Amino acid sequence: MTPTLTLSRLTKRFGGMEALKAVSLSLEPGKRAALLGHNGAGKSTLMKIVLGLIPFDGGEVSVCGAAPGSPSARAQVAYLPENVAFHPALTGEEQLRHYLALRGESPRQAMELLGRVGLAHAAQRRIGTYSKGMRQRVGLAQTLIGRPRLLVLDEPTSGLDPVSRRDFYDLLDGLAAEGTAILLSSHVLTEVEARTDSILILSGGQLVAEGTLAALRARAALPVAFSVFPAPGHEASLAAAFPEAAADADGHLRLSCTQAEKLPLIARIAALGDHVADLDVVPPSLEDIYSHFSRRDGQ
Ligand SMILES: Nc1ncnc2c1ncn2[C@@H]1O[C@H](COP(=O)(O)OP(=O)(O)OP(=O)(O)O)[C@@H](O)[C@H]1O
Repeated sequence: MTPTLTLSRLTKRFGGMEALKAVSLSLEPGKRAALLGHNGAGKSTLMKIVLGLIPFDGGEVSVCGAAPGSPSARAQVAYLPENVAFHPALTGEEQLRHYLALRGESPRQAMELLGRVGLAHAAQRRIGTYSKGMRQRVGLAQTLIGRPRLLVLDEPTSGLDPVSRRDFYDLLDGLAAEGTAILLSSHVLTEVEARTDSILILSGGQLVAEGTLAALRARAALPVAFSVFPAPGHEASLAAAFPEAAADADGHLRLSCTQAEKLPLIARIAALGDHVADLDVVPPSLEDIYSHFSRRDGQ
């Protein structure tokens, strides 16, 4: 499949500072990639280059088969900034009609677009009365004008409550299922973990990790944590069986091991039979994996 977005050894300098250092990545149609990184890691710079807003110094960028910023690329890419600002006195429908007219599209599509993002019921209300989640939906409706093949979303769920976040990702899932490629930045690692296909970690302008969460987890080889819950009356025998474990205030035993030691440890626990009431195996979280990769550059 031809990727929707390809960066090949992309380099960007601001004066003497290298904001992006030979970054290579590709994003296929229908895939959702999360761009993670500390403040100043280069996420916005990368997005601005993809959108054709700023030039780059080295490497190659292909956006839907065209140069970034070219008329062909611009027609196929849409952008949602972190803080979307709309005219508070306009209704949702009026705002969408305005954007459609600016893009040379029929304003009659406004209601269909608002319907797609679940805002048909509020189309006649002034945007000034919308919640933050509703305004983000107006922003998403605006990005859908012209059926873009690539969506670039800068922290699209920042400031949204958990339910609005989930709803927003549901909308993105639907767009991805139709073949739209989605590149989004986020600082909320839990939602990224569950709702994207691949993770890109930028650190100091370098792409230090790229892949599915499972692949990054395997590469990071971080310890796996275990919580073992003794059956009533077997607390002492369990503690004796696992002298390396730490017991918490509730008498649960905490253990950790490498990925390779996981199955032998589970076998040791299972051998204790009904002395064990329950067992939780907690793999490293995305936060652990993110810290592992982004710290490698000393950030
Ligand atoms: N126009 C500019 N002139 C000079 N330096 C810049 C410019 N734009 C960005 N930088 C620098 O490039 C580096 C990357 O910045 P960028 O805004 O891409 O980071 P980011 O990952 O988006 O950070 P944040 O999460 O804070 O938005 C930073 O060191 C920043 O100071």
